[in-house]
Amino acid sequence: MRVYSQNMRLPRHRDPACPFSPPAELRGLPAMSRLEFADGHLGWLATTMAAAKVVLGDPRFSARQELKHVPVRSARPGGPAAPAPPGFFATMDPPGHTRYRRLLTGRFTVRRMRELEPRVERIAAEHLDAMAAAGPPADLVSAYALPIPSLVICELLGVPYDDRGFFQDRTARIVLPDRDTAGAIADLSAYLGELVRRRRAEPGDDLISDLTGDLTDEELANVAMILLVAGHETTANMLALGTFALLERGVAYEEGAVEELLRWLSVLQLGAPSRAALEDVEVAGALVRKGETVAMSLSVVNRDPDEFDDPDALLPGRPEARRHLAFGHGVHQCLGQQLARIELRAGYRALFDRFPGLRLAVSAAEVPLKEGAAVHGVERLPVTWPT
Ligand code: HEM
Repeated sequence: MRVYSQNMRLPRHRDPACPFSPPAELRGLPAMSRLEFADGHLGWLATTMAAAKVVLGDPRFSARQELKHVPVRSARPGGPAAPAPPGFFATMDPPGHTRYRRLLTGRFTVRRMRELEPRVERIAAEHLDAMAAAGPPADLVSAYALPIPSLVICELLGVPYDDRGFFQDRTARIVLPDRDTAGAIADLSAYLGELVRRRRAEPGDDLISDLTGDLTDEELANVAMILLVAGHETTANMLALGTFALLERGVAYEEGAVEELLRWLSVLQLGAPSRAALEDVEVAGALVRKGETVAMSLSVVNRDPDEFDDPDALLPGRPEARRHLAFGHGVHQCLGQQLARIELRAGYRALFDRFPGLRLAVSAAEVPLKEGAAVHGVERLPVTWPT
């Protein structure tokens, strides 16, 4: 049994020389390395696909937030987290977690999500029309990448058309740095509570109305909030960062590119997902003691040379790309992955069809990256096209 003592302190998320790649100090580490967390806890970092799958797939590891230490200093200042409130299933373990997943899974099937595809295409087309009408240059983040997932979530949750402006403004504030994030979350939480009460009185053809028979108002508002937070920032960042990557590398978009972009970009930064050991567990030859937290860097895991040939190359259409863990693994594997795939496919396709000559309006080094955010991305993406 080996226990590594590669004490590392808050490693960088990405390589300063390449905004898409994990930092050099996280490459070539043992499958399980010791990692000092923000609160001094000596936990673990899983860096291979095999180790990550054990941690995410074994019920002896818990997703409960009150048991986990946080590796990144900015993520949660001091003190243990409170247990998840009713409905916050992403940080619950089975059987509580299972109950919510069962209720929601039917709403997120491939078939259901395909039904949303024409609506995603319509939303994308409307925003491209507006970009074309305004003329180049444009900021792809505010003009395209942020509004698409926000409006798609509106469709899913049944947010009335008249409220979209408010909803989009607050969801954008959650994503963009230097905005009043706490205020935006409080506004959205109050809004979702009210929406749930309205849907209970007047049901519509939407997810909230579907679940009023099974969940309390508080549970429903929290479920809606999770869907919003989990589904918006990730997809918006993938749309903008993926476009940046294709333009910067001079790689043409093709249908198979989505899985490879998910793998290559792995937008969740070091620390997510993470799990706490409920008992001693051996992972890839390392003994994780009860109470210790294992964090992972999906960015490193998805460049595992044992899984992917030439892992640092962006090769759209490579068949093994779909083995990536960008959506996690095990019981918490991303509930919205089919929706995300549809948004990304429709979003990139419509963008490159409309503007085949799309290019960066500034040099790649001038594109501002999100520093210290839990989800990697660009703050702005100035683009231009021939008119
Ligand atoms: C490219 C976009 C996305 C990425 C990279 C992504 C990634 C992930 C990952 C890695 C997890 C697992 C977390 C863990 O194991 O602790 C997860 C869970 C989750 N995702 Fe996504 N996600 C994306 C889009 C979406 C969308 C569009 C939705 C919904 C509208 C969504 C809803 C969720 C929910 C509800 C969970 C928690 C599932 C559970 O705990 O059972 N995600 N996502």
